Amino acid sequence: MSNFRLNGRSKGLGEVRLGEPSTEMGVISSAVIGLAKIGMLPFLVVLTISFLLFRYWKMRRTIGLMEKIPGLPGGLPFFGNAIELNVDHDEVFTRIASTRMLWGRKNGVCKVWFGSRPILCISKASAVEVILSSSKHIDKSEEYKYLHPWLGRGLLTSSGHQWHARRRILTPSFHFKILDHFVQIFVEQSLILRDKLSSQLDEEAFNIFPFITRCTLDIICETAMGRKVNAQTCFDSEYVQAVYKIGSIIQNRQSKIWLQPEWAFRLSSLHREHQECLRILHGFSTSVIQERKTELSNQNDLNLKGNGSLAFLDLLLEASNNGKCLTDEDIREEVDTFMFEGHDTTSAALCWTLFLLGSHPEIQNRAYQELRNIFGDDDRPPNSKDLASMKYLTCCIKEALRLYPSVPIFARNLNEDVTIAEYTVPAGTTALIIAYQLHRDPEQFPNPEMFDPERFMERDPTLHPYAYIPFSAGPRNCIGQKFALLEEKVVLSTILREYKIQSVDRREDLVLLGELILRPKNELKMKLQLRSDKLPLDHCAMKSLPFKSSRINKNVLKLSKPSKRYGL
Ligand code: HEM
Repeated sequence: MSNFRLNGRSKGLGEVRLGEPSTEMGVISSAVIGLAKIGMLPFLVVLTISFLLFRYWKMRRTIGLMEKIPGLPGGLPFFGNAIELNVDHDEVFTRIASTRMLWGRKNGVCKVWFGSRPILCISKASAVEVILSSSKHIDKSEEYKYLHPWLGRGLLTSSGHQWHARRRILTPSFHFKILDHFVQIFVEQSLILRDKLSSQLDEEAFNIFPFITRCTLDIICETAMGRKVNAQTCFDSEYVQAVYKIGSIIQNRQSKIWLQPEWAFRLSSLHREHQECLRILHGFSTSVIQERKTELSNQNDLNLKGNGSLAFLDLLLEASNNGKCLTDEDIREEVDTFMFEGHDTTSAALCWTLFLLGSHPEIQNRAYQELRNIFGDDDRPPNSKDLASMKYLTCCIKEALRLYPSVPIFARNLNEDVTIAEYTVPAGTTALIIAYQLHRDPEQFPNPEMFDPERFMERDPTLHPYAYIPFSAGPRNCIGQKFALLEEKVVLSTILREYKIQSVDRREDLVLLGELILRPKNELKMKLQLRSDKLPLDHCAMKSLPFKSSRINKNVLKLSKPSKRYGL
């Protein structure tokens, strides 16, 4: 998942209060004053200048090669484009995307200097292919290191041989036969969500994001660890709060230059909160692993079909071969990685799909018609066959991921020189793949801003294989993509079968934040109506019908207790 953030004058993320920058700056300035008093300052100045000149001398080849690539002008020695990119938190993403659009149009690449680090922004399928198809450029960039304290060297953050070994062990856990076992969990949690959403029927408009995020968090906890955290019903779970908080701290660290050096971070008040989150998160996953190990040692083997308690954790324990292939700590890292990578991404994807469906009633209606044709008047939950039949809904999900990829930017560290178009990009450069921009290439997607699920109905032989990459591509693509698509279909179909949704905000009015995931700066407001007037079964499934409005029927609401209707 993208962890790339550029330095900006961020205003923080709301929930987590930052340690005042003045605290850290105060410590630094008292140290400098102390040194000045004992006459060390001139010495330090000479030392710093010598160090910078030495660095410049070492980088002369890189600078020479990068000079040939078009890019953001105005860079200063050692500061790079820090001044041009030092914009407000909510403008950083737009600034990067527009930089890419303004420079290097022909080949779809342009350069930016991030301090003394060269960055190559890429948004052309042919250039993306060079990086993502290669088995050499699989190492993640600097920005991922802030995830290490929580995720260790799990699949997302590891590199080289360790990544290869882990990927080989983990791939079978995402086999479609295994994923089928998770559908029941998706259904149960979707029904809780449907119930929770019913409280919003009378509301003028409400923010859909927190509802969906709590649902995806419940789903990932149960599928990854086999434990319920009840985020949807019990908001103050210590574990859930810690997941939110640590994500926020990591984002703050990535976006604030003074929090990036380890020593400075340790001096800030955020560090204490960060350590407290780690204590809770690691404590929880470690105890779940120990409990599960004890349970399993009392059974002879894993019972995949038996009691419904199957989780990724069980599969990892089996793959661990009693600690020979994976230690307990390795397992914890992977479980934590799934927790991190598996809920925010899916939540954003679901919210954006709902938003687009709510803005295009005719497309929503067509998706609903498809569901009517699959389920008729039957209120049964979806099974694997039903999910496979949701062709049009799948196209809606794919098209939403094109316009709003949950991971809008991801980054690789180039371990060796690479040739892109007519340029030699030097080793040590960060390749920044801007999926958000790539997905808007008019040569690949005519009329790119239009929400048109039809694009994905037929396989387009002219589409470049690297033109559409919401799950990344090549050897380091998303291991959870099938899981995510199944989950999305269950959640969306449950909502659409019950409610007619309407988006309140206009697309052009939304301010996008390209943080760890792509989200709107403000709320994503929606209105719901109960589908009390179910449309007649239409055998011409794919025919558009006009969007009909319906009155809210409160009596139907009373009868629609999900647990009874679905026998749960
Ligand atoms: C719509 C939902 C999702 C989207 C859009 C998405 C997207 C991505 C992307 C773009 C990457 C590459 C990130 C990078 O190179 O930095 C990635 C990697 C990864 N994703 Fe997902 N993801 C989603 C859901 C999930 C889920 C549900 C899981 C787990 C259950 C998951 C697990 C992972 C892991 C472990 C990696 C690292 C793979 C590796 O490096 O080998 N993802 N995802």
